[in-house]
Amino acid sequence: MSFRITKLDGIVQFQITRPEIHNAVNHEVVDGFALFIEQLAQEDVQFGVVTGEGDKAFCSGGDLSVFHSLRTEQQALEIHERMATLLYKLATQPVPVIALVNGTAIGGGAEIASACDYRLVSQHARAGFVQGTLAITSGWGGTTFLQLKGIPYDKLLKFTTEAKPLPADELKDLGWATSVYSGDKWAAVADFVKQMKQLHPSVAKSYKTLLTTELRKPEVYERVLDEARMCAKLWELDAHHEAVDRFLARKK
Ligand SMILES: C[C@@H](C(=O)O)C(=O)SCCNC(=O)CCNC(=O)[C@H](O)C(C)(C)COP(=O)(O)OP(=O)(O)OC[C@H]1O[C@@H](n2cnc3c(N)ncnc32)[C@H](O)[C@@H]1OP(=O)(O)O
Repeated sequence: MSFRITKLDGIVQFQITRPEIHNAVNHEVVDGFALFIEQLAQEDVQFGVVTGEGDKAFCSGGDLSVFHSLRTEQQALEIHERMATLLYKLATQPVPVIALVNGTAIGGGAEIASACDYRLVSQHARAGFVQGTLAITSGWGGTTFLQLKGIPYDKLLKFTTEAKPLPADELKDLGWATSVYSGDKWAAVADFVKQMKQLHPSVAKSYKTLLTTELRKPEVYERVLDEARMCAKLWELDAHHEAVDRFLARKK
């Protein structure tokens, strides 16, 4: 199984369990993500947490060995639209979700974290929209989420266009990391939610609903789909396939 969902004391945790491949997203992880979002709707759920197994990686984005079989714009669009729609649902449903960025978060992994409400980032983690190194853009809505969550325009343009993972302190300066932790990751979550957990769950859900009013507008979902389409267009080009070939060849 490529993921694990557990529920404990009002917190639903979604963990990608592919540490040997830096928790890259395959089709099973996508299905797991859909299940996780369904589970957030249970009455007694107060928070969600997304993380990756192990201490090296949060998620390294799409599994290039799997998704490399998608050659055309239309084939790529299917997976991008599915993930973009799931992340849009995650961002707009009422339960606050914490990205527990326990290690590297790049490509689609950084997009998943960007769709969450909070990003608790390990001191040793790096995160970035590295899609540009593969001659594509973000395709799961991540850039749209970050702009609508208030990352300044010029900083966001540089962050996405440079395609370079940043260390935790720079992620904090950018406004991407909510806070930076060291030590045990679950202790960091417990500490982060401590005050909020003492209140009735409807408080956090109501504030999130209020603060996502703009995000829930139909034109924002349309823009997220535009981001998926933009990536799918570039995906089809030789420059992308050649870059992925180089990455996969590097493995041997
Ligand atoms: C869909 C799209 C989107 O945003 O819309 C995307 O996500 S594009 C995907 C964007 N993601 C990427 O470009 C990530 C590519 N991965 C990397 O740059 C690197 O692997 C790092 C994640 C920085 C880790 O480097 P490090 O030197 O520590 O380890 P490593 O490269 O030996 O990785 C360990 C093993 O995991 C594999 N591996 C890591 N990330 C992978 C990925 N995303 N897809 C497929 N395989 C991957 C490596 O090939 C290697 O396999 P072996 O042990 O067999 O040699």
